[in-house]
Amino acid sequence: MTTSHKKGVNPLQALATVRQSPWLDFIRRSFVEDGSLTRLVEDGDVRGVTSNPAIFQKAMGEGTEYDTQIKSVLAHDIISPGALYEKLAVKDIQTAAHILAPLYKSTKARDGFVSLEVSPYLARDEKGTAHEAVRLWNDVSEPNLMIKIPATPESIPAIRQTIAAGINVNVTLIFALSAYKAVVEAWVSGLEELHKKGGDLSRVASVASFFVSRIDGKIDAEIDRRVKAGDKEAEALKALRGKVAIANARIAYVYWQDFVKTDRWKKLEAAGAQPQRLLWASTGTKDKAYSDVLYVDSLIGPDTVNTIPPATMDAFRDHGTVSETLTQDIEGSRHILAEAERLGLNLDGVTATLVDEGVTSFEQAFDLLLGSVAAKQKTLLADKLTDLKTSLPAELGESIKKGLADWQAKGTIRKLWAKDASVWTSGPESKWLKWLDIVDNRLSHLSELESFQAEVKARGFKQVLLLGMGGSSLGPEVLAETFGKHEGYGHLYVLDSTDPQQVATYAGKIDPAETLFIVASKSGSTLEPNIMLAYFYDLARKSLGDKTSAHFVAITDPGSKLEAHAKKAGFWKIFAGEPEIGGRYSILSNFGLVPAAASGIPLKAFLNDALHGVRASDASAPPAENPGVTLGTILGVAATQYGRDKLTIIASPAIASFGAWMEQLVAESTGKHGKGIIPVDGETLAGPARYGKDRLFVYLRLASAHSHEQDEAIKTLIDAGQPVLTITLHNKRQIAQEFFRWELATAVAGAFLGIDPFDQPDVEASKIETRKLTDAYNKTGSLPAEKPFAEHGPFAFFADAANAGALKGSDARSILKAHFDRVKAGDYVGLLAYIERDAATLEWIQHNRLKIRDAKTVATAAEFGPRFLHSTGQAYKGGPDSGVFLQITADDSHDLPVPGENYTFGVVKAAQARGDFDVLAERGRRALRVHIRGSLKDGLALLAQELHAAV
Ligand SMILES: O=C(CO)[C@@H](O)[C@H](O)[C@H](O)[C@H](O)COP(=O)(O)O
Ligand SMILES: O=C[C@H](O)COP(=O)(O)O
Repeated sequence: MTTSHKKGVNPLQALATVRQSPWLDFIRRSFVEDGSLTRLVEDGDVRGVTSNPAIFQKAMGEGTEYDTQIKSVLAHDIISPGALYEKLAVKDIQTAAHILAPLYKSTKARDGFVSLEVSPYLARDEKGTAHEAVRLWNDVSEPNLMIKIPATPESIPAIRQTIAAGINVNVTLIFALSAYKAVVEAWVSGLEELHKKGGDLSRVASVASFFVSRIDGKIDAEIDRRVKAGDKEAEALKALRGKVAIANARIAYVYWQDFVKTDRWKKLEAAGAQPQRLLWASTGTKDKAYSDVLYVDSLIGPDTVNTIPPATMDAFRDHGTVSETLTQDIEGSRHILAEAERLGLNLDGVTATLVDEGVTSFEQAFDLLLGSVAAKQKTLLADKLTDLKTSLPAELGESIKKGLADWQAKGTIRKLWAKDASVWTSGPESKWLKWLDIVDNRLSHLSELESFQAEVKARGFKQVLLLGMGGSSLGPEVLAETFGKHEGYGHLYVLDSTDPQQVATYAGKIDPAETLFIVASKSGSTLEPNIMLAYFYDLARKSLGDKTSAHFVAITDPGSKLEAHAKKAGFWKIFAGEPEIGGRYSILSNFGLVPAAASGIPLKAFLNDALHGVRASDASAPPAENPGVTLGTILGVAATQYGRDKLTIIASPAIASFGAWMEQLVAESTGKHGKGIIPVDGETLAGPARYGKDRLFVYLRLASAHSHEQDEAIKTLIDAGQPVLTITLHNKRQIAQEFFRWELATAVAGAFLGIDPFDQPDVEASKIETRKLTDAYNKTGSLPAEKPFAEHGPFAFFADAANAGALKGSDARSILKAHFDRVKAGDYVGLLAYIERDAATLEWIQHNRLKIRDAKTVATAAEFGPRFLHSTGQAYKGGPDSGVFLQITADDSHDLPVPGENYTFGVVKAAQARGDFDVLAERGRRALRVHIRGSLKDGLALLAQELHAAV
């Protein structure tokens, strides 16, 4: 590193005699902390410091110099890579500012500055730049700071505003005289505005960083190319080699000299303003054929700065020549520029390209820098973060890398966080992105949720029963099943069914007099929660009388029917949902947090875990280091480019319920317009022979309670070349991180699929069909008649004409066989059972799906209605036409009335099954319904037998 070692006045120090200030184009932690910078400043070699993203990238991108600070930040803050970088940079800048402060004072705010650049990502964003300049100025809070702003056309107004705000500005990336003139105008008009406001002009310093060597780099290359090609002007061209950049800079200086003579400037000067000095940047020699001090020696002149990289500084100190070169032979410089023009070297084009390249190269340096910070952060956070390991076939791995590189090059993750709908279809997506901010939002309102939690505890409820569907129930179900019961709080039950047996079972699990009921519905108009509310309110009233409402809490979006009802009925509490968050993205909003509070989950710890997920996937985390973007890219690329669209979810037993939540998120978000990813949850693992080429496996492994059997089975799949993603959670609470990772990943996958991941166009279709049927029931007292196309034993088979036509058979087995013979490679089979979901039926459906998988080597889904209608049902109807469905309905052994309605729970469920089937059929899906008459147990046993024989 550069040091001052010569006795007497060295060339750097001698620059003072020509009123040029040498600044150092370099910074890093060890250099500002070990006394190196202090010595250079005290010796008079260095009178200022500049930094840029490339410089910080070199400083922070390797080694351990910053580790102590990083560790101490991470011990207290949950922070994004971008914010962490900024803390590190700000500390270096402040340390340098302190070292330079005496010089700043002694030169009366003329020298002794240190520059910090606004994010290069904002180079084309006027408002963002102006805002960031003020933010950095306040963060660093040192008078001898200069904020660096690039001279792009978009940033010029921001430069004016920043100067007008009284902030020192280093305008960077200036290559052309025309751009420099615009910079001077922005600076002067900024000062004039400040003056008008009565601001102190004397304190506002500015430099205009004119880049030098890069111009020769480009022009010389063009000269060499033409000479090599035998250009007839070869000699004239060669004469310009290594000359154009210096000539360009000298002419800029002439413009400055003229400007400071104008009345406009004189007025400001009289009011105390200091001139904006030209600063020569990019002054390291790149072409070894030239002197290593070419761009210092040749640009020495009064009232200028040269920011010099360390090696060039050492060289200049050693053998630089101090003489006023800047003002020499101006005519010669004009001639060089005229020659360049005559020879068609297109200086204007070159300088315009250099601005774009300059912005891009700082962006790339920043990408690298943030990538290194993110990687370091991940290493130091260790077990505090969940971890993704991939085992992918080489070709898929390469395509994923390309996908990530594309997101990086286009800055798509920043657009996503900026809620820019062009990431998807430029449709209404921007209105559905509040889940990005909800964790911060909820943390800032934590006291409201914590006092609710304390009140729930104080009231001593023995049970909590949540009534809701899909996005309003699947997340709470994960919380209930993952975290279990907490001391001092009631057991959390989640009911999401219209099956009368299932409703009765849940009614039997609770004592209404000791239960807190949570009715969760974003829209507040969903059929199921409304009739469940009617039922349980009626039930509770029997023991609670006029105190019933005090046991009811609603979570619903403001202005919903449910809100009005809850207000009218005097519910204990009403918690608001966030209208700009769709149901399946709502787990980290009140829809998850209210049941979490009611069941005693420590809220701050849970939200802090989620915040780790949010920060790790922040806009500042480059795609390859960004957990959400990485996962989403894998999902998107595997599905769209490799047909691996069956996302097969394996989870450690203790966190197994996560799959059902994720299933809704992925299926409902991506499955539409004939495209999509089909999640496959809960399929017990088998050997590689059971899987086709349409699978992508994701293994959610809870390190503290993993299953050796699952580990082994996964290893076998990896060895067989199946793509496997292993996500390690170090403790259960980290599902909060995974909630966010999967939300972001799904949104990212949606971008790859080219769909809007926030709508659900086909869910409504079956709701409409269901409504028609329940309305008909209300009018006539029965559902419209329907006729099976075949009846065999306890089974009645129903289908639309097209499906029925394809399913001829003389008995149940042959009908089922005809149906499943339609399954081909790459398809999936869905068993859709509208029966009570209990241990026995879960076992039944699981057993049978595995039989089908093993017989047909296809993915399978095992679903219960109407629950899946609010989840995977969207993809089954709207996604790829690769599903083969067997809908199972049955006579209800008992039915339950719905208070206030003519219809019963059984009628609703039957209408839902029929509505769903009608839409599947209308979409041309391969679907068959089997209705079991009489004993469900016997019917299921027989159906299993026939199914096994049929497949
Ligand atoms: O502060 C500035 C300019 O204001 C400098 O740090 C400037 O960014 C650097 O001199 C240049 O980026 C270096 O360019 P180069 O030598 O890589 O072409
Ligand atoms: O996923 C959402 C379900 O369709 C339920 O909707 P909801 O919360 O408006 O009742």
